[in-house]
Amino acid sequence: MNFLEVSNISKQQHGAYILKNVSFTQHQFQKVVIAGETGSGKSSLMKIAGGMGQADEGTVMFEGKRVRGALEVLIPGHPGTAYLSQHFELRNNYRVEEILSYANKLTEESANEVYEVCRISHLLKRKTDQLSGGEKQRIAMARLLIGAPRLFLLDEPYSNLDMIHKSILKNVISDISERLGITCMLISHDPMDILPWADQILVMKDGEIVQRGTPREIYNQPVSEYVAGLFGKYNLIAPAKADVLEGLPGITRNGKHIFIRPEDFKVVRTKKDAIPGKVKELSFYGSFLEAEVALGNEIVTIKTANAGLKKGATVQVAVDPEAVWYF
Ligand SMILES: Nc1ncnc2c1ncn2[C@@H]1O[C@H](COP(=O)(O)OP(=O)(O)OP(=O)(O)O)[C@@H](O)[C@H]1O
Repeated sequence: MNFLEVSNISKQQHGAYILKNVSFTQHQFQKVVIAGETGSGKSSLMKIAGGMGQADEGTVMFEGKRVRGALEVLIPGHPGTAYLSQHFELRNNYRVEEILSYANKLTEESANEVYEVCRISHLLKRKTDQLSGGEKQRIAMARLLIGAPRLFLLDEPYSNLDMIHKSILKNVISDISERLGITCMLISHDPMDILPWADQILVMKDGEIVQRGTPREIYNQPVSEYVAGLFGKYNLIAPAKADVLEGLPGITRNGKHIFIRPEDFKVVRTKKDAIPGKVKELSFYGSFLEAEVALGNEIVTIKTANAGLKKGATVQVAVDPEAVWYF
């Protein structure tokens, strides 16, 4: 029995498919991310998985039982799951502890652990209109977690947070899995939030899952330019232009596009197994430089920590053959 099993889900709105025959499974404690461009169907899929939405076709099984859709029940949402919307609301003019006490299904000790995990123990006496956006979000999370879900669905939890609150929330989400033992699934656009956290990524486009895999598979072996672009910068050399890489070992000319991430090109000292390139542009990003380098008449992006790089200089460029991918 799978923890969560989503099978052949389809849904239409105004005659157009927003989800088309989507299937996936999630094991208990597996961290799953749904990624994809705006409007690709991420929220619709997540809501259906938690019983907060209604599919036209297909089934969702959670812990071996069918999850009923939002239109089949009085109060939408499967009791074993909790869905944190992007547009969560907290009632105004209540103390945080009052709001939490209504939802609590836990012992006092366990509830206190949830408040600690959510970094809100110091906010319990405050009124809900005396909180920052990030604090409100963590209280909304705590309110769902004290309902004792086994699966927590987080819809774009990192949007609209500054670096400091994002970093607090990352620790909170990590503790929700590790200290509270709750399985999490989240939606995010940002590769920096997705790649270090996920065990499994589902990439959506136009209502379908176009690729699924581990962060390494999705980042290094994307099936298309769309997937490549969602997870960071990349170089894509068309088959007709593959000549510009002549002289680099390990490049296969197989009629496919050659895909190389900027950090997989190396600026090296030796001419052995390298080709010359001219630095056209340099951008400083703090911990690294990004160079636009002309290899013949093709410009490639190279990410390097080499602080000695100068605009206009000719450099030797190598590539890690293991990192080259084709599609
Ligand atoms: N209630 C609705 N009525 C009509 N169309 C809807 C409804 N909900 C979603 N859609 C449409 O379904 C498609 C998928 O929407 P969804 O919110 O699932 O995408 P998303 O990938 O989560 O987008 P975003 O990243 O912008 O939140 C979009 O084209 C959206 O306009």
